[in-house]
Amino acid sequence: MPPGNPASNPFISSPTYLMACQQLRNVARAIQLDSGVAERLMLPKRSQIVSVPVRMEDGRTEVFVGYRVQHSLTSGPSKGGLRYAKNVDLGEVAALAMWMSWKCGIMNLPYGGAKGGIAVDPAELRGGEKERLTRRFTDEIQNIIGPRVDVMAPDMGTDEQTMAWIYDTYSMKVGYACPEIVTGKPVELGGCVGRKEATGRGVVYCISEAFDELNIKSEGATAVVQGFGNVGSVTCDELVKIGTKVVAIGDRYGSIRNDRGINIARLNEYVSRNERKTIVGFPEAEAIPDAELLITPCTVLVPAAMERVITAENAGKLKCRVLAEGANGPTDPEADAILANTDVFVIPDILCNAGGVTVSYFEWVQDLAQFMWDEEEVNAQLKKLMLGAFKRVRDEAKGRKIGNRLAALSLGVQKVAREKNKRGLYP
Ligand SMILES: NC(=O)C1=CN([C@@H]2O[C@H](COP(=O)(O)OP(=O)(O)OC[C@H]3O[C@@H](n4cnc5c(N)ncnc54)[C@H](OP(=O)(O)O)[C@@H]3O)[C@@H](O)[C@H]2O)C=CC1
Ligand SMILES: O=C(O)CCC(=O)C(=O)O
Repeated sequence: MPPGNPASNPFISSPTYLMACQQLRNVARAIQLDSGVAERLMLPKRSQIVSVPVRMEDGRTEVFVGYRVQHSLTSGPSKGGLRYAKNVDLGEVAALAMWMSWKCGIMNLPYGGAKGGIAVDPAELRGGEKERLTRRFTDEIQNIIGPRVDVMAPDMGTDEQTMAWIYDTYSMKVGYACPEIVTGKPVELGGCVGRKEATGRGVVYCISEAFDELNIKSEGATAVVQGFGNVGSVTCDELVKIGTKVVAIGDRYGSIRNDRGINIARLNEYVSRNERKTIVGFPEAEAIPDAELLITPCTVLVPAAMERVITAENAGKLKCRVLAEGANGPTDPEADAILANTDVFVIPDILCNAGGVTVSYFEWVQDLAQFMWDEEEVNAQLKKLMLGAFKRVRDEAKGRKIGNRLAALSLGVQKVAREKNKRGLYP
């Protein structure tokens, strides 16, 4: 149970928040974390809920609910994405913010964790509605963001264009161009080359490391990917580059399979041309039921869509050798316990998908210094940091004879706790 009186904890109705708290409790026990520090880390530092009125294309005003949660400000400004999804709520955003803290901790980035969300289905927005929603949300949370306070980035349902609107809205308020207010912007506006691809690229660096350790050849290996948005589609592109066949993919409209390997270049073209931007109906693959996707036999399974899709119900049925978590929180603690008794090699989310925030950090540094790097340098630094983090997690796991998830969480939580202790408790 999270600390405090359940009746007064506004996050507690979210199963995703409860999952993040349960993970933290497990780690706290394993590393004998001071209980006062553990309690503090279970509750975010600051949360803001805002109403976001938007003039819709038909002339009505619709009011959306938006959230920004800053889990920790101990290690620097808080950092994390902004999500547009129909059912997003305060607790889910708080969990995602907590995971950002551990992720930045593992990567040694000078940030605390944050996340934002607006409860809206972006696919239902028309004309200028998404832009007006984004600009009004930026206005509403303006008092708690800033280049040295809290820096947003894309997550589910948002992209480079969304970040450009935030940049523009914030810059108009402060009266000068302030690219360092967001990362994941278009390159023309001070974005970093390679940021769009960074998360998927990082996922595949981790997969390659796991394959090396397990003596698996990437040529001849097969992959199943859930999600064909930013993370899923780039992961597919990068898997093809290392010779791995993607045999099944799913998005929210359905799932497809082709055991000879899905042609990703042609699938990208198909998706960009259809109105719903879906993989469904791709002529070179057969449709399969969604429930079959995650249990399709493969060398590596990459959930790259949403939380809590691997549960006690399906964990024992996975037929992969490596589980590479592109999404945040795809595996719940009950599933984790089941996987611990199998030979599935788990690359946990806070390590596996850390490439995005890592290149966001490069972008922020470049914007602050007003000095841009080239793509070669960005990719070389990304690879160096990802492989370094992968090795730290594996050394911790082997040294303590624990799973990769507990090892990764231990490193992330310990880094934040150490810094908290050093700064001391203000009376
Ligand atoms: N973007 C980034 O840099 C980072 C993202 N992440 C995490 O990666 C995950 C994906 O994010 P991102 O790729 O940016 O998001 P996108 O919005 O670009 O893509 C999300 C994908 O998930 C699919 N999806 C949505 N709902 C379902 C569902 N019910 N079943 C199956 N698929 C579904 C979407 O399908 P459709 O298009 O049909 O809606 C889409 O293909 C999230 O967990 C995010 O937090 C983690 C680190 C960094
Ligand atoms: O790039 C960033 O700042 C954060 C990306 C993100 O939201 C995540 O890693 O979950």
